[in-house]
Amino acid sequence: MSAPEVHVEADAGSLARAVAQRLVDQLVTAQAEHGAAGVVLTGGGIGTAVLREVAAVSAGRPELDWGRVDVWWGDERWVPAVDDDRNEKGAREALLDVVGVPADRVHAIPASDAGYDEPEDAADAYAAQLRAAGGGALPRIDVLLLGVGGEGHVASIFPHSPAVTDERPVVAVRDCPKPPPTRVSLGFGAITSAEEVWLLVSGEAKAEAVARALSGGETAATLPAAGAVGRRATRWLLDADAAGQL
Ligand SMILES: O=C(O)[C@H](O)[C@@H](O)[C@H](O)[C@H](O)COP(=O)(O)O
Repeated sequence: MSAPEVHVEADAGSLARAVAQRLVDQLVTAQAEHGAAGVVLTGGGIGTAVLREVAAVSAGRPELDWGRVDVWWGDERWVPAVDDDRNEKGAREALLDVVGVPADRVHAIPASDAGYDEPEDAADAYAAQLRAAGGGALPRIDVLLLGVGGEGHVASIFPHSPAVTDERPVVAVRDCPKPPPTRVSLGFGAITSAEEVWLLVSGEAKAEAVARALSGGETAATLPAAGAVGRRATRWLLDADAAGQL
């Protein structure tokens, strides 16, 4: 487990650009060291803004081979594939279809119309997909991106919800306070297996959650963002408003 590092940019735009540069660098390094790179994407405003910037940055970085990047998701909304609420849809429009990530490298969490009756079945299927990619264990994830909610949720793990103690790598989540209410999410076992966890946070509404998460006084159950740590690095990438109570 790694101690958190904090990096602050002036505003949301410069944060998205800085994260995009850093992510492209990291994926290039991972490909040089391991042949392929693995990244977990997040939904949410700043997460999607980062993906748009990654598309722009990567246009000038031909050494990043998108044919050797495995793309996973930290969470997904249990809605049909064409629904605008799908994190996959936003990521495809912002980045994946722009840079042309091959279909067999894009590992989307199943949509509600993908053939699974319940989100629990989709969660089990996604866990099986992860294990297959990792040869029985979880695959190597170089960078796992997370947004943070004002009450401290990450992915679709909300404070005091059953997901905070669920040891399965992927869980179904019901009755989420943030709509839509039904989701599929990585659990902490999968999140903390990543080499690096990057928490992307923008805006004053998140400042208290950021300060509490970094205070050392919270647990994953009370403030899930406090439990989101990477093996090698945990980076809090903030704009000035989100860092306002540090
Ligand atoms: O799909 C989702 O809803 C998320 O993955 C969620 O965890 C999100 O990242 C945060 O709620 C932050 O979202 P914002 O940046 O839009 O506030």
